[in-house]
Amino acid sequence: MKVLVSDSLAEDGVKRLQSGADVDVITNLSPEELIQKIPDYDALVIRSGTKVTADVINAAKRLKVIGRAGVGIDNVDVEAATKKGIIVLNTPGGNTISAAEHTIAMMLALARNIPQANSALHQGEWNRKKYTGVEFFNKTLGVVGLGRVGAEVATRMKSFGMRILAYDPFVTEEKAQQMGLTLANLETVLREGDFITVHTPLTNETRNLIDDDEFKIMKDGVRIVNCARGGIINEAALAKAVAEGKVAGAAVDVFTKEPPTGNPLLGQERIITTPHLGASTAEAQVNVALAVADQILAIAKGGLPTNAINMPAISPETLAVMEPYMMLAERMGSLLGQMVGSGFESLELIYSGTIAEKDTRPVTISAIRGLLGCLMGKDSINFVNATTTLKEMGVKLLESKTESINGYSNAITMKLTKNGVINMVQGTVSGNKEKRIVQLDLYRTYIPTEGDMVIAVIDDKPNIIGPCCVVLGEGNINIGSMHVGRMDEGQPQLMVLSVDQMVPDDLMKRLLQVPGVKSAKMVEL
Ligand SMILES: NC(=O)c1ccc[n+]([C@@H]2O[C@H](COP(=O)([O-])OP(=O)(O)OC[C@H]3O[C@@H](n4cnc5c(N)ncnc54)[C@H](O)[C@@H]3O)[C@@H](O)[C@H]2O)c1
Ligand SMILES: O=C(O)[C@H](O)COP(=O)(O)O
Repeated sequence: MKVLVSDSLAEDGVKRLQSGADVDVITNLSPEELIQKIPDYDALVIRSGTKVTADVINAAKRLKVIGRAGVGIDNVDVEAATKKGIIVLNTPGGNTISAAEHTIAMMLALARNIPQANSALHQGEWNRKKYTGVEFFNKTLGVVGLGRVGAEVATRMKSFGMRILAYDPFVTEEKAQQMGLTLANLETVLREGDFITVHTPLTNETRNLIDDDEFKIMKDGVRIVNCARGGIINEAALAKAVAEGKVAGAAVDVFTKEPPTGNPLLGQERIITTPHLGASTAEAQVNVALAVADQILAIAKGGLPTNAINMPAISPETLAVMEPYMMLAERMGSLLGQMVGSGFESLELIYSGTIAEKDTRPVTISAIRGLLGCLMGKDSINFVNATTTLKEMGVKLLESKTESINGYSNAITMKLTKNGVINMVQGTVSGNKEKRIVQLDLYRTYIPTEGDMVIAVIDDKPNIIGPCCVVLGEGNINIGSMHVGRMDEGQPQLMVLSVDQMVPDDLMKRLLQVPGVKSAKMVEL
């Protein structure tokens, strides 16, 4: 695997990567330079400095993974990466403590005017009155976003004797209680906070979460901290609120454009700033660098990352249990795809028996991968883009689980609807992990889950199977196994012939001309 590291990464991480990959560290690339270089690489390792735009992603030829040494992936066009089947992963947790400590450092600096006083004193000014600060004790801290960093800030700030009010629509009352924190709605947090700190990701929902209207409902003299992402608090609105004295001061580590140029937050004495230093500690940098390197090396060895953004997180334990079902589902999807062809409108998966109790997400993705891979090329559909591609094709995906088992301890049933006609396949995994396809449409059957085969529907009459075998024999095609079954006497039969090699088109045409052969398809699983 060839890896490009395009932002500064701790040496330990670079060394770890070098233990299993060919690594180039080239920082400060311009967008054009990155576009020029990216076709040569299988993996790209970044921090917040590199913008991985759709143009970069589309210029990539063999890129399999974008690894973010850190948390925020707002500098990556994840949608474009997903469409191309590129894994985007990050390393949450590695820099949480550093980000929380930096937030608290900024809050202390803000409360006690430390940067301003320091700089004045260096310039010879001894002014104790001007830099009088405020205490945390008995004040209210409003925390917006109670995830990893928000929670660490909140719990630490309790020790200063602060009352904590937190807003996070995705955190349960129970979790807040466990942390000894009070949840409130955004308006209450903004109205009652003496200090307000934001810790959400930057999303379309959180962009400008705090704007002119939100400043209006805050207390006069409130202090604001943003060590999360530039843009969660509207920069112009914050600069104005500070200039007008509504906000007593602000501490900002992150900006909408970095490095910030012409930013309204720069140049006001009561706004203290740092150049995105939240994660810049020796410890955090080693943590995130090793975490990103390990995930990339796992992918290089054919494994799965632990923190992919655009595919379901599957533990190695789950993967070991689900692997036979995933393989079965992929083959079933491929079988249906080859039998039915493109143009289907919906795919339904029904999980029955013991598999219904398990996490079936990887199985569903495998089924889609098999279905689309046989039609669009196996290389173009992978674990990352399978579901998105199906959705983009306008195919409806339905999944359900049932306890009913119909003779098997577990079963996967796939139904593909094309022009209103439902085509169905069912498979099961036995106790010794043997995978079997046991039903195709209305026929109970036995279809091997790998190899080449001819699947034909024939009349329930004598002297059809023999001539079919003669046709194959004349083409020097060896039959490895045969399964014939019918629904009822006199009803058409399903004939599955495993063959040692692909049957050429001319021979398939001759098979279709055998009297009594209603359909015949060459399938490769
Ligand atoms: N300055 C730095 O160097 C630095 C370092 C680490 C993290 N960060 C940033 O800090 C932020 C938090 O990181 P984290 O690791 O705690 O992430 P996280 O995913 O653990 O936490 C984010 C929290 O925000 C909540 N949230 C999402 N949308 C929300 C909304 N509309 N309103 C309120 N809450 C909402 C989520 O429920 C979640 O609990 C991110 O933006 C991250 O990029 C910055
Ligand atoms: O999202 C993050 O992890 C932080 O903002 C740190 O960013 P950095 O790796 O560029 O310092």
